[in-house]
Amino acid sequence: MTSPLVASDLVQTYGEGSTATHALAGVSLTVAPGESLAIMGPSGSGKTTLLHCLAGVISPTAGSVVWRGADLAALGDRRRTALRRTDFGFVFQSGQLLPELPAVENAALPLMLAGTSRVEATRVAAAWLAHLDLAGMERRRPGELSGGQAQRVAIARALATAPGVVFADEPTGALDQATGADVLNVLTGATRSTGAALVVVTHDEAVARHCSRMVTMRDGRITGAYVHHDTADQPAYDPQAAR
Ligand SMILES: Nc1ncnc2c1ncn2[C@@H]1O[C@H](COP(=O)(O)OP(=O)(O)OP(=O)(O)O)[C@@H](O)[C@H]1O
Repeated sequence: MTSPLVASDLVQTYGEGSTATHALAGVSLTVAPGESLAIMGPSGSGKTTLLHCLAGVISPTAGSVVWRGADLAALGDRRRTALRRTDFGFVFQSGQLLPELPAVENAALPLMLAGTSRVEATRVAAAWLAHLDLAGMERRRPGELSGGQAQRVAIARALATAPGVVFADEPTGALDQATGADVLNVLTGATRSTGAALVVVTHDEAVARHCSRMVTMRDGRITGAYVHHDTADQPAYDPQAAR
């Protein structure tokens, strides 16, 4: 990732009139190259909506998300879909792998959708699986993997296209604490090793502590921004003056 992802004044409104929900009520945020950003907040505060706007999954009612010089909303559906495949990776809570495909084919799928040959996509996917300690499990189907192993396959899949940003929505939400911590180490380590930025939506402060920065949300707005310090003599998070 060589340039930041810049969101300005994002507004997302669902519905109209008196029944409208203002899921985002003016959010501005920059995701810097190589950083890991946690988005925290209570249920319904707009975290997933923000993630979807940042990743071009939905186009905001107002405001812009600029990536590599392009406003995602102005790209049009086809170019935006193509860009999502090549530039962004996604990890969800669970259930994202295709149950009928072996692990290596699941991990290779985004590369093939982006136009890479099956042979090359399989080679890259197998290398990622090995890197994430899944060597020997390439032919297993998702139903034959533990929850933590399945999330590693999902991480391999997200990273196989060498994305600039990986988006993760509650990636450890379906795992026990120890497995979740392990998956998170894998996710932050893998993104750091490739230079990709990581944006994680989470309810879990332990997840946020793995990230270099955190923003908190309430009622569709950012209510706090914090940077993480690794040194033992400082609080885990310091309020950040500017976002
Ligand atoms: N497609 C939709 N149609 C209508 N309202 C929606 C839609 N998606 C989200 N909302 C509403 O927008 C608000 C923000 O939802 P969002 O899912 O972004 O919150 P969240 O912080 O991710 O919540 P959770 O932690 O429970 O997943 C909520 O009031 C939700 O009901």
